[in-house]
Amino acid sequence: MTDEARAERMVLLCKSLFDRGYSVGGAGNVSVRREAGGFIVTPTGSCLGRLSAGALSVIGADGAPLPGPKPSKEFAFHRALYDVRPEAGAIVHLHSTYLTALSCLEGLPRDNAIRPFTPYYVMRIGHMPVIPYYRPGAPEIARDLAAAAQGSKAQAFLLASHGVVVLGRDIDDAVNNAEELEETAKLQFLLRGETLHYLTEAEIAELGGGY
Ligand SMILES: O=C(O)[C@@H](O)C(=O)COP(=O)(O)O
Ligand SMILES: [Zn+2]
Repeated sequence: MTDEARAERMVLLCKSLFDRGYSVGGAGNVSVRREAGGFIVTPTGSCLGRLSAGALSVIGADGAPLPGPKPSKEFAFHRALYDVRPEAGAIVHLHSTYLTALSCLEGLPRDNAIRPFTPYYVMRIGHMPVIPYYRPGAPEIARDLAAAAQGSKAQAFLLASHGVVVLGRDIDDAVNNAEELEETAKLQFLLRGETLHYLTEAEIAELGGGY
């Protein structure tokens, strides 16, 4: 896929996320790898519902931004994740309602914020480490994300009191992961107070999960 096609696809899927309430206002940011190195990134302060392919930020293969709109202030954490997870082709950061609500809870298990109760959480996400709270844009987010992601199969990370960061092979995969993960968080809140059947270790292992 050419970089132009990647940018068009990114704009289309970001608008789809926005139109269905996965992001609001200027919250969230998205990036994809370019064909010959470097990245296409949503500009800082932009609304995911109102992007245009010709007005995205571009980072060159040497890591330097090309002339144009300034990239997301979170590009440092996108970059840190790409560095330690070479298989990732796209990253989506959202403040989606249920995952952000989850991120605000006290006492979340640091190694995995959601105990698996559906197969698709295991198949798509694996597990979801929790990164402590830092102000948006803080360099510590990149540092802690890289440490949590290195050598891990986790496809998502919960930023405490902030939102979620989701990886994918490409933009379609990352958006699918984000949508299904938000649904899992929603189910968990809907089922609060009910007796949940959690998947057993054997059921998780059969799905290729575990960590
Ligand atoms: O929460 C924040 O402020 C950022 O993490 C964010 O979601 C939007 O920042 P920009 O991508 O710089 O607009
Ligand atoms: Zn954010």
